[in-house]
Amino acid sequence: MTQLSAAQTPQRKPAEGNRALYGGKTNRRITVRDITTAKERGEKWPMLTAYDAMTASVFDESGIPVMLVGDSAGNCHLGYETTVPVTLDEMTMLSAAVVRGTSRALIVGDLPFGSYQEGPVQALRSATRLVKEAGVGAVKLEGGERSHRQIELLVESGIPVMAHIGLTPQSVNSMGYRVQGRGEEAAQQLLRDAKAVQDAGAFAVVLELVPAELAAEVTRTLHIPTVGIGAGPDTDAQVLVWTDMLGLTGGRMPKFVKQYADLRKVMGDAAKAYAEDVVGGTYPQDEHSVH
Ligand SMILES: Nc1nc(=O)c2c([nH]1)NC[C@@H]1CN(c3ccc(C(=O)N[C@@H](CCC(=O)O)C(=O)O)cc3)CN21
Ligand SMILES: CC(C)C(=O)C(=O)O
Ligand SMILES: [Mg+2]
Repeated sequence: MTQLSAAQTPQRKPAEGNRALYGGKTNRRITVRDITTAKERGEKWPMLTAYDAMTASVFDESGIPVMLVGDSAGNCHLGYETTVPVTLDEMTMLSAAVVRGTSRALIVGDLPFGSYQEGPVQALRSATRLVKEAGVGAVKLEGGERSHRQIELLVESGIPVMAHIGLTPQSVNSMGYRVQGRGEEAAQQLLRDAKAVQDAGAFAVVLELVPAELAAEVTRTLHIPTVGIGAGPDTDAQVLVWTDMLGLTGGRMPKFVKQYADLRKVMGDAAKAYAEDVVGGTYPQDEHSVH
């Protein structure tokens, strides 16, 4: 890993009044340009996944500036084991719902496995569907150096691209769900991947499950914003899967998840209370009835 140079580290402490994305007053939809200028201002920002219009509208009203229609919909919304089986048709339908449910957030649509690996032309055809049929403002795809030609053609064609390096879950069958970038050689590869996606024209890059020190170095090295998930506190932005952070997913959570609510318990308790009322004959009451 190249030497960390604290002297060159820009101060990235967002002050009050330096909150154009979260807490900003704009009623128009946030653009890719708003995102890139946030790094220049040293403003950190939150991203959440969303898979449906209702949930997306809650986050939009809460001021979440960027939403990712992640292919994590595969395991978090559609009942698959992994993200691998998710189709472009499914991503198009879910992305369209999230766009309809929001008015302010920038919506990023995840390109699913198999929709861009054949090459730049397939990537453009797939991304065009998400832009034209769903109305997303940007797309995301996995891979660093290996995806740079795809990123170049999309950007040339006017489609903003968020890249995604480190752990790339669509490659689970070859790489597993392991921390990436550990050790000198792997760290150098991650830095090459980060520079490759920036050079190809990506407006931002997700860093998934990489050591915090390496993510900090990538963040200092790039001029585009880094979006961390399991990448420590020093990335320009953070992303979490919404069902994880609200405690709905169930099962064992990755170490990087912070649970901000226990929706699984809230919803389960409510369902049981309703069932008890129906079985016990205490719902509906007269106030719920028409005469
Ligand atoms: N519910 C959910 N949350 C996610 O964050 C997520 C998905 N699904 N699906 C797509 C990818 C897959 N992701 C994953 C999947 C597994 C681990 C995991 O098992 N992590 C271990 C670390 C393993 C190691 O130390 O090498 C952990 O405990 O964090 C992490 C991210 C992140 N994404
Ligand atoms: C975890 C994020 C970055 C993602 O790609 C997804 O939710 O699909
Ligand atoms: Mg994804």
